[in-house]
Amino acid sequence: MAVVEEKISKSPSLEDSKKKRKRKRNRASKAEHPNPDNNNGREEEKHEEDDAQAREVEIKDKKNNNKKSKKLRSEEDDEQEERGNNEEEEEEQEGEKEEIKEKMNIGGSGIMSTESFESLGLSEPTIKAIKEMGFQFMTQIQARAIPPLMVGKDVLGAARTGSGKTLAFLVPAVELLYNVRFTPRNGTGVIVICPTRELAIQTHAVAKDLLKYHSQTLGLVIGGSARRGEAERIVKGVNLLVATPGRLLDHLQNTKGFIYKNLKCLMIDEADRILEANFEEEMKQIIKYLPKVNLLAVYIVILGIYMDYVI
Ligand SMILES: Nc1ncnc2c1ncn2[C@@H]1O[C@H](COP(=O)(O)OP(=O)(O)OP(=O)(O)O)[C@@H](O)[C@H]1O
Repeated sequence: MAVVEEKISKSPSLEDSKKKRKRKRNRASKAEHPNPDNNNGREEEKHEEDDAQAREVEIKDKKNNNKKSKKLRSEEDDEQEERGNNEEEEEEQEGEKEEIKEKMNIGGSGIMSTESFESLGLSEPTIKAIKEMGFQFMTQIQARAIPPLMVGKDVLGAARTGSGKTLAFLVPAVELLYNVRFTPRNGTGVIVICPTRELAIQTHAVAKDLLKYHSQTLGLVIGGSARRGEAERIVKGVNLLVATPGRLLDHLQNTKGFIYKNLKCLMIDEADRILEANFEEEMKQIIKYLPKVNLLAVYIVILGIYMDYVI
């Protein structure tokens, strides 16, 4: 750009000095070889006219060149601004890419996998709900646990807290209910047991989102909430039941009309905490009540472990 500016500012003065030198040479030669019928006065006038014209041209040229250089400078400023904006956008995009890469740091401390939910061949209502939840790629525990559960294999999953275990068992659970066309009349097809009320409430909320476009029914039974209301819902037919151990056992023992003979799948979330919380006896009794399920998913939480795994 400096070159362009230089060319523009130098070109008029080069031409002017040429013109001036030519005029000087003419004057000198005329002085040396005076014309016999020379009219000195007219020549001088002409030179003065020429000079005035040259000055006018010079001013015009300067103005034009100023305009040109201003235009060029503003075009250049625009280009620079555009380049600056593009650079900012590129930097932003790079930052976003880095963030995704960081999150997807497989084998490192990242929890994401490169497998998408789309690749699982899930039902339309499930995939629609997952998209609405804003998820595209699975976490590592999801990528490892969902495919075997979908083909009916039992799974023991171990993962850190916050690694996406909830969907790792809810997605296969919902798909199972959908594929066997569970209706309220069939009673309960999947039970998810959680060690605490809070965890059960959270799990129920995720299940609600996941079942948004399905016709299958959902229920929650937890210690401390109205037992009678829960029993009424159970009797109406809850296909996917989220429960804490004590209250579940209570309903198994006391709620008439609780259909659990069609149970297909039992999910135990944070099994290690269930045992820690002295639910061992309740769990033994629950297992006695329930029919032998085709599918069992047990999840345990391992703190401080760097790799999530499924056995
Ligand atoms: N595939 C995914 N992509 C992005 N975020 C996800 C994905 N799956 C789950 N999450 C989000 O990650 C967070 C943790 O998920 P979740 O609660 O299932 O983990 P968790 O292992 O059960 O944790 P906790 O032990 O605390 O219950 C949630 O906010 C959830 O919405």
